[in-house]
Amino acid sequence: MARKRTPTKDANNHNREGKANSLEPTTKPSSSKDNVKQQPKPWLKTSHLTLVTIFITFITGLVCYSVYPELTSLTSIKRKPMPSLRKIVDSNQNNDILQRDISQEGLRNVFQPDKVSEIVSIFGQAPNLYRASDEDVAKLRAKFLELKTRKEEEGESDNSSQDVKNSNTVDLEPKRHKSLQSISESLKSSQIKGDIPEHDSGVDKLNHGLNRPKSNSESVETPSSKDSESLSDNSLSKNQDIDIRPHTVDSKGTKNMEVLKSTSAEKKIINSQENAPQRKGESKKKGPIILSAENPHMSLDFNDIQSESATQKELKHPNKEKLDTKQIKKKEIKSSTSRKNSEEVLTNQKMKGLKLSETTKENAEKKTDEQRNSVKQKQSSKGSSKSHVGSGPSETEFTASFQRTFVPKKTFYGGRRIAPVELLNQKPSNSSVKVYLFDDFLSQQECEGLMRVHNHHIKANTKPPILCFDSLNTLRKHIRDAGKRVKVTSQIFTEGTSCVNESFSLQLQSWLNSNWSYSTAFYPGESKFSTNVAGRLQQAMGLKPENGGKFQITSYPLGKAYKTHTDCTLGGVDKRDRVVSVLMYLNDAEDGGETRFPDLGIWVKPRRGRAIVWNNMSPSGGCEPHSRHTASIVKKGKKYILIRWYYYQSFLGLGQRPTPPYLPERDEHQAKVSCDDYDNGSCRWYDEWTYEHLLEYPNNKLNIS
Ligand SMILES: O=C(O)CCC(=O)C(=O)O
Ligand SMILES: [Fe+2]
Repeated sequence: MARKRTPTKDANNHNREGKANSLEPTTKPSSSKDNVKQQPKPWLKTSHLTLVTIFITFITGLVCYSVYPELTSLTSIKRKPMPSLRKIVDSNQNNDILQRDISQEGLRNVFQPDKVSEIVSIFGQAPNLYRASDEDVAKLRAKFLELKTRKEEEGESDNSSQDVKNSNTVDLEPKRHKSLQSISESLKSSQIKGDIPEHDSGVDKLNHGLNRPKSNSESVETPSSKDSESLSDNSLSKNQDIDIRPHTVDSKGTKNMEVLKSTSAEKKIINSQENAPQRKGESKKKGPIILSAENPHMSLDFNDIQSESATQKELKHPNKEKLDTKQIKKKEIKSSTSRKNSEEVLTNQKMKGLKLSETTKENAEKKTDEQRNSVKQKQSSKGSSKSHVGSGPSETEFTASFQRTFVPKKTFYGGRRIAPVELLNQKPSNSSVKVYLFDDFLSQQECEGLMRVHNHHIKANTKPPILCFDSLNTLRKHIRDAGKRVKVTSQIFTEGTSCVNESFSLQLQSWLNSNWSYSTAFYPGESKFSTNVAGRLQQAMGLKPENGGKFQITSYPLGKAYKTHTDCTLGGVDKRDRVVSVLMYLNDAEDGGETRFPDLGIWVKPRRGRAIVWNNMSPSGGCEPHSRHTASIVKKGKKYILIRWYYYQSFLGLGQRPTPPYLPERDEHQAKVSCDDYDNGSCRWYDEWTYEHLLEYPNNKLNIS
């Protein structure tokens, strides 16, 4: 290194050494005096200089290549379509934290915990797959082959070979770690109680009917040719990221197990889009990667949010002077469009009919769908489009088309490079869901500010919340589990709602010990933060700011979770569907709290500032069942997240949902607690925000019509 920094001196040193060696090949060193006197032969000097120059060029080349591997176009290797462990980005090498985080945590994110230990047991140490050398890859491959061969020799009849330790078999399916047994069990129970049942006919049908994305849809939108900063390259070249595909190993051998190499994972990420349909009119671009040096990390002013949040009233009703409280309340009752709320709340008819056997959220969603469809039918039979508040395109006008909703790009902010990491499916499936991970997407200051604001909002809701249930059964289960022997009938619900009255809500609050997660929301344009983050997401993923909805902060106290669900509505196509979800972790949950995609075998650990982004839609524009995910139980500490959903079109143009939930009148400082399927994630407290709040927000800084 010293040589590199001071080439002149090094050259001199070389000359000196070279001369001493060539002239005096004995052990006796020549004195410096001798050296000064002795003149090097000119041919010797030239050759040494040439050598040094070659050396420096080589080193410079190496450095350049490792920093910007995409600049060097090496041998193309034909890409195989089947993805595997992960594709990962060559992120900022100078950032130790990012590197450490990616190599250690990222590994755990991608593999199930015991998969990591399996690999550790193969390598004898935690392999840094992020920067694994050819040798490491070869080692993994060789070991894998060895184990596989051994297994075959020992006879595959031994079913107990499931036990990795006993059989030394590399289990290709992700498994759960022992230490996470309790999570696993709880999740199992959530699977039974609250999850989409594995054999749920609707889901099943969709699962089986779901094929790999097809390419021929006329309605498919082609990526904009303007999208020049998107990374696109079909070639994979020598410097490697790893793509080992054990699940492609056939029963006879391992010839299908591939180790792919790439100049950078970003390329791979884009390459992975080759797995997506080749869209009509879409030309596969090849070309230079344009790195944007722009710094979107504008100064963030949390005082902005804080000062707003200091007066909850103002924050909740920014246009307060124009609306008197009663008006607002009325509107709230009629038009709250908090999606989860609306999906979880049954209508009056449902409550009265007490056809409560379908207790899953998905079923509730299906019901909501049915209602929606019947509304649609009514609308179309009348031949008119329903005019919702904020009237967007009418229901009948909407045709979902697969949109290139996100394009991962390199981003710079705060002088750092944030690179997307694609987390690959660990389970063979025909899922079209792609999950991308960004570390340090939010700064510490942002995370802390958001948590502060969130806590402040909760405290500002001085009145006890109103409790609502998706079914009478759910309410009964809660009462039973609280150890109370109280009989309740449907009469307990406030007329026309699925919520209980104020005094019983208070009673329940103490029985349930306020055992719920908390969600508060704010809307785009209401703080510098929302504008900044919307811009950052646009830059990082190409997400249109105007298509993003509210920003929802959720905190999970110890022991809380959120059941397996999809963010979109299964079984239909709706313009209000959440096309893309962006989940940002505001803190490190000390233990537990992982976001789990059961169909993909992907777990993501909460880490402060980390963001994950995934699509919920299949290429046909419908809700992709494989996008279902779970917030695992928080086993230690507390978990805070910020979530934002992106829609097909401008959020403001969507209009309110056709079937708004029926909610009782509530005070301004009164949140709603919504309990559905009985589970650890059964109840969630919502700081009530409505669609009107957004529309009435006077200075819509995003200026969306
Ligand atoms: O907390 C998580 O990990 C997931 C949350 C989530 O999926 C949601 O709020 O929709
Ligand atoms: Fe979700």
